[in-house]
Amino acid sequence: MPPPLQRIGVAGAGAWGTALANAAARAGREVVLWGRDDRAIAAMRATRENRPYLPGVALADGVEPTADAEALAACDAVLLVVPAQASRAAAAELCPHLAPGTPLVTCAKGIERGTSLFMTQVLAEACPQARPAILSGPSFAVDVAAGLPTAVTLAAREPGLAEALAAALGSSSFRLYHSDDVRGVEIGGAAKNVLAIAAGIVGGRALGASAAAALIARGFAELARFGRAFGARPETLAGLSGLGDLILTCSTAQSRNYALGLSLGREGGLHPAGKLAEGALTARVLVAMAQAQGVEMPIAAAVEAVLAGHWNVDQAIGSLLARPQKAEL
Ligand SMILES: NC(=O)C1=CN([C@@H]2O[C@H](COP(=O)(O)OP(=O)(O)OC[C@H]3O[C@@H](n4cnc5c(N)ncnc54)[C@H](O)[C@@H]3O)[C@@H](O)[C@H]2O)C=CC1
Ligand SMILES: O=C(CO)COP(=O)(O)O
Repeated sequence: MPPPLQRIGVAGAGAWGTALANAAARAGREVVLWGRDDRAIAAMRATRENRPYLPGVALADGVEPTADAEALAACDAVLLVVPAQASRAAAAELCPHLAPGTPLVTCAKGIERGTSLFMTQVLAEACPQARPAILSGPSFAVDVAAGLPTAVTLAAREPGLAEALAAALGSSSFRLYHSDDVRGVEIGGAAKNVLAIAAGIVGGRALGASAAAALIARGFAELARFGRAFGARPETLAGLSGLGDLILTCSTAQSRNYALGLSLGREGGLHPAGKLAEGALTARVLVAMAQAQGVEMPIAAAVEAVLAGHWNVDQAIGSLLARPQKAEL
């Protein structure tokens, strides 16, 4: 039996990083929660709460907030929990502090703009001496931080690594299913955010529960087509990190992506400032990659056209409803 991964680093002290730190501590691990903002970390140490990101949720015992990246050197595995577009910079900055061969788990959901790379590909470039993995699935930070039951997927190509990470981080309230289909897991998380914006628009325009269900099903057809074209396994796309997360994020304004769509649908207005909506940052690169592979993604393309200001919401809805009727599969 390999020695357990006992000391876990969490790099990124926003909502999801804080929630994952709590989950790892509940699983019995010692946890270092690294954030780049000294003052925010000092406040967290004093109050045992991450007030700006997760107000009202106590940091679990065993979580040690720090602004010193050197504290990650002694960690057996590190979760990288920053936005997708910041992942390269953060991985490159932290890499010199990690012991060679440290498992580095991206927890971001997106595709890098400019390079069209998936998240583990970004890690491989930015920190080649780490062992890449990904954690993704239907899980709001506030639920995980509070210890409500959740289930997500942890994937790594290296044999045994995903199991070891799942064993270290999992508990009765935070269940981790392991997988070797890294590509499938990273595609599900990236694509569902774009589709959730469309679901929010449907809600904001009050198009009805039937339209909302159709949007999820047809959105899943797009996600699955894209996934197949880029080497994902269909079973992964239909699992927690694909369909599971799509259902969650398309169902409630708790999702920041859905909330963005809701506001676009209601007011035809623009992005509510301040909150991270990864789908808005991934839409263009996702659609460009789909077009380059000849993959049809009309819902994602409509979201992209609205965000880019090429269409208003009514034009986007009109274009989808005017598409010729065709075979479902
Ligand atoms: N909030 C949630 O419920 C969930 C979020 N995620 C994903 O996790 C990722 C992070 O999201 P959140 O934590 O919610 O965002 P957030 O906006 O709450 O926090 C982001 C954190 O990253 C830090 N950060 C940004 N750039 C950085 C850099 N270059 N170096 C170091 N730190 C940096 C920020 O200071 C902030 O503390 C996103 O890709 C999101 O899709 C995944 C599952 C659930
Ligand atoms: O990824 C998430 C839930 O699984 C969080 O969704 P939002 O980023 O849309 O809030």
